[in-house]
Amino acid sequence: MSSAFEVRGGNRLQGEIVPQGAKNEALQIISAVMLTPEKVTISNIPDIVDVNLLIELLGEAGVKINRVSRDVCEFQADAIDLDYLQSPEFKKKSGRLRGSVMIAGPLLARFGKAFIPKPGGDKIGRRRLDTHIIGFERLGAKFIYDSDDNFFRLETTGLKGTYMLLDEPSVTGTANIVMAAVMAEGTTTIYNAACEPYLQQLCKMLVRMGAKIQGIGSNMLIIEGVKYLGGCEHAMLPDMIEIGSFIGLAAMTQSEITIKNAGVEHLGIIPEKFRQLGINLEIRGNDIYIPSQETYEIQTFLDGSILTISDHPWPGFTPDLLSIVLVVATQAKGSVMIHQKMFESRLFFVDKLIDMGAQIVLCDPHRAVVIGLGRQHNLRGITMSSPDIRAGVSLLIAALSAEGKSTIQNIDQIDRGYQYIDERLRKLGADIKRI
Ligand SMILES: CC(=O)N[C@H]1[C@@H](OP(=O)(O)OP(=O)(O)OC[C@H]2O[C@@H](n3ccc(=O)[nH]c3=O)[C@H](O)[C@@H]2O)O[C@H](CO)[C@@H](O)[C@@H]1O
Ligand SMILES: C=C(OP(=O)(O)O)C(=O)O
Repeated sequence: MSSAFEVRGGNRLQGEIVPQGAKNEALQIISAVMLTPEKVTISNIPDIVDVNLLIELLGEAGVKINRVSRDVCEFQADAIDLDYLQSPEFKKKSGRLRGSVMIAGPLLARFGKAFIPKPGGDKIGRRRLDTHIIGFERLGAKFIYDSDDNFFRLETTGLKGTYMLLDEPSVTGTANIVMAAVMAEGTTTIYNAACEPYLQQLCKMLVRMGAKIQGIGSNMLIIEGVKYLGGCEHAMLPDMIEIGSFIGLAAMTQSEITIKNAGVEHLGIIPEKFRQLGINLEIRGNDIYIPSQETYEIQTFLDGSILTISDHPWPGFTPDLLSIVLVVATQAKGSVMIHQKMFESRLFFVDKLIDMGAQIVLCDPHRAVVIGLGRQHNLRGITMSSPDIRAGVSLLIAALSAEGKSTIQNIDQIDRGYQYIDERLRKLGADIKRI
C-alpha cells in the first residue's frame, strides 16, 4: 500500500456518505469472541487496518474465522492455542495496535492465563495500562512483568468477584475488566467505569451471551459471574468519530453533505459541540444533513467569554474529536480554546496548520487557542506527515479546504481507522489520490 495522499483543495463536496462500523467498538467486540467456544456472528465490521490485524491475530491464535461478506464475520474460539499467545510472532503483531490488549480479559476468564505485550496504537502521550492490571489483580490474578522481554503475564487459579473503584474511567481498561469479571465467581462491582457507547454495546453483547450485568450505560457496573457464555449475534454501531470527522469536513469545505444512518441517538454531546462552532446541522430521522455554509461563527459562553472545548470521559466530549474541532475552528469566525486534557502529545500537529496559514497559539502541550480566519483567506497546501490517526484526518480536512496541492505522508495512520477514505471522498467530489 502506498503511503501518501495527494490532495488538490478547494472543491466543494456534495452527496451522501455512510459511516463505517465503529473502530473502537469493533476492537472490544472482536476480543469478546474469545469468551465462548460457540459461534459468534458480528456485522458492520469496519474494513480498516487495526481491526483486520486483530482478526488476523485471533486467527493465528486458533479462532476459526469465516468472512461471510466484507463486513460480516463468524468467529468460533473452540480451539485456542495458548502457546501462540506467548510467542514472539504474537508479541510483534499485537504490539502494533492498542486494541489487542483487550484479549487479556477474556483469556484470563476462560483459561486463567493472559499475556500482554507492550501495546501499540497512537503515539499521543503516555498510555498506561495500570487500570487494566490493577483491575485484574483485584479479581485475583497474579501479575508478572518480564522486563527483559517487555511482556506482562497474568495468571489465576480462579477469578473472584469484588468491589473496585477505578483510578480513572479507562475505556479499554473497563472493557478488559468487564470481560474478565463476567465469568468470575460471585459479584463484581466496578465503580468509576467508563460508559462510552463502545462499552454499552459490549455489555449488551455479553448479556446476549448469557452474562449478568446491571448498570449498563452508567459509571457503576454490577456483574454477577456466570460459569459459561454462549454464542450470539452482534451489529456494530456507526463510528461516531467518523461521523464527527465528516461534519467537520463538510463545514471546512463549505459542502452540503448528508451522513446516512448515523445512529443519532448514540452521538451524545457530539452534534452540540459542532453547533457551538456555528455549524448548522439538521437531524433528519437517523441521518445528519449539513447544508453548505459560507461562514460559521463560534459561540461564546453566556457571559461573552471565549469558548473552551475540552475532552472528558463519556458522556462528555470524546478526545478523539478534538483535533477535528481544532481544524474546523481555523476557518470559523471567532476564537476558541481547545483543551486536550487526557493526552499530552496530541496537539503538536498544529505546527502544520500554522504552516498552512492558520492562526493558532499552542499555549502548552494540552491547550491551543485558535483565532478563526473567518474565510478572510484560504489555507495553503503544503507537504506534511500524519502523526496520528485523528491528526491525520484533520490534516486531510485542512488540505481539502486549502488552496493548491498538499501531500500527506504516513497515511498508514489514517488507514488504521478510516475505511477506503480516499475512494469515499472522491465519490463526494474530492480531488484526492494515493501516491
Ligand atoms: C482502542 C480504543 O478504544 N481507544 C480509545 C480509548 O483508549 P484507551 O482505553 O487506551 O484510553 P483510556 O481511556 O485508558 O485513557 C486515555 C488517556 O486519558 C487519560 N485519562 C483517562 C480518563 C480520565 O478521566 N482522565 C484521563 O486523564 C488516561 O490517563 C490515558 O492517558 O479511549 C481513549 C479515551 O477516550 C480514546 O482516545 C481512544 O481512541
Ligand atoms: C487514539 C485512538 O486510537 P488507539 O487507541 O487505537 O490508538 C483513536 O481512535 O483516536
